[in-house]
Amino acid sequence: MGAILEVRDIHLSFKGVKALSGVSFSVEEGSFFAVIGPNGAGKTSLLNVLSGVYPPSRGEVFFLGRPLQGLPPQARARMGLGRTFQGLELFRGMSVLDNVKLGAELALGAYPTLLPRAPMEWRLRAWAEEVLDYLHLSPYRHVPAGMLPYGLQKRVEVARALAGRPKLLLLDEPMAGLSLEEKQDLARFLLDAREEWGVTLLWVEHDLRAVLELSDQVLVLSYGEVLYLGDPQGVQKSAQVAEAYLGGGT
Ligand SMILES: Nc1ncnc2c1ncn2[C@@H]1O[C@H](COP(=O)(O)OP(=O)(O)OP(=O)(O)O)[C@@H](O)[C@H]1O
Repeated sequence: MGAILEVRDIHLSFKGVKALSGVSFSVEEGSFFAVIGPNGAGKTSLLNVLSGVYPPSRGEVFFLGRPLQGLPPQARARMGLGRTFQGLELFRGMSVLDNVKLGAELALGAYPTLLPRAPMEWRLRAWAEEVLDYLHLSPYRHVPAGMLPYGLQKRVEVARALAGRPKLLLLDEPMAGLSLEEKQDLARFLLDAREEWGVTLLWVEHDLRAVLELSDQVLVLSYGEVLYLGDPQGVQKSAQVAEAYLGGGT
């Protein structure tokens, strides 16, 4: 399989602060790709560049072989580039089902546009229900998302992103604040989604143990630069990573 994402020499600065500096890597289709690094290393900035929130000052990103330059987040989502956020971005007063259905609407590009409204609604709902069922969220479908415990809200956020039928899903610290059991559940759901729907996963995660266990490839950022790019085993062996990342107390 080829690369689904190619990132070439990305630079990004905020008023003189270099958030990203010469970052290049590619993500193989079907892989589980992790981005790690100490606080302020540029991980979220990288996700923001990939999803179209920030234009890079230099460099290029190719998704499915197509350049993404100038495309807003919504257009990227329609192409199959999905995302979850570090803080929860759910509509708290909306039911779990409606939140997930909203995610499914993002995939509308994949539906025939001439389809009358009612069958389209039905299809969207059926797909949202399927995703909820898949992530074991069906019992909560009518509960306002904001009323759920934090761990379940995180899962709803992943469900909403998956409902958009992403080919590549960017996840920003999906395990933050979860218990060990919730982390294990989420890991299983993510691996299943990859298997079942062919979703490639790129995640920013602080839980190093989970990263090393689950990921195929790891990119380590430090001060906006690539410190390491390779397999998870190499992360533990790299003295540079140990100093910058593990020694950094994160
Ligand atoms: N919108 C912004 N305005 C100004 N500076 C920013 C902005 N976003 C990020 N930065 C700066 O860019 C650098 C990288 O930040 P970023 O949030 O990408 O790091 P991170 O690796 O995601 O950190 P964390 O693990 O704490 O989430 C930091 O120095 C940060 O202060």
